[in-house]
Amino acid sequence: MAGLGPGKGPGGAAEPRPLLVKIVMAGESCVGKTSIVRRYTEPGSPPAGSPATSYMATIGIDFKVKPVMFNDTRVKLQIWDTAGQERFHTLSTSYFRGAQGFVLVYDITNLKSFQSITIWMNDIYEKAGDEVDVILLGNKCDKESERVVPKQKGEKLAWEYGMPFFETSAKENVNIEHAFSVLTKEILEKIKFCSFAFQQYVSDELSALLNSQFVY
Ligand SMILES: Nc1nc2c(ncn2[C@@H]2O[C@H](COP(=O)(O)OP(=O)(O)OP(=O)(O)O)[C@@H](O)[C@H]2O)c(=O)[nH]1
Repeated sequence: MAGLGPGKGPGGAAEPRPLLVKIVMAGESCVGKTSIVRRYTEPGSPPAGSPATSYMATIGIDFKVKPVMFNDTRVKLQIWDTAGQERFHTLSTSYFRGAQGFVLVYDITNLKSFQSITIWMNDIYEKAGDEVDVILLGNKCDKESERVVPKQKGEKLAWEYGMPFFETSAKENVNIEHAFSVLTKEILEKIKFCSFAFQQYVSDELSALLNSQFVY
């Protein structure tokens, strides 16, 4: 992929490697996870739900890479698309470990997919810890006439978990780019804060050590 390895900047100086961020898609089968990833990483592909596309369940696991720039930081998003089918559940959740962010998806026309969000959240906490960044997406908002999950219910659930929420349409490209950009921003802020806290800790420890040397 062009421009992702260590290269030369405009002035000939070596550019730092892009920051690798692992994001995992989660949610029931058929809610639109693959379509959202394709919409985001392959903008030219036929839209989900159009006659040119037919549903093919994800078998096992797949990932796509999306390079993005964020406030002068080069970021390489590695987006893992898991299979929502029950028979792949153990395999899918085994990829949750080490993820920095999750895109948790339900389908606004499928009540069961919304009701299972709590179960998915438990899986996320169990495998990736409860400090991880998660965003909740109510997908297929273009199908308003078939809606069974009111928007307020999605907002309330997201509020209870303290996570951002968007209704999206992979078919009509509603809120997809925005959702990923909000998640990336949250992850980067956390990384920045952690590295600051670590530096602070090292510097405090170092000062304490130096001070103790001068006691004599
Ligand atoms: N109308 C509409 N259809 C969508 C949208 N997103 C996905 N679809 C359709 O919903 C079906 C399932 O989409 P997928 O993206 O394969 O769903 P998935 O969550 O990846 O499913 P699994 O791989 O089984 O976990 C396909 O027929 C898509 O074309 C959307 O925003 N609007």
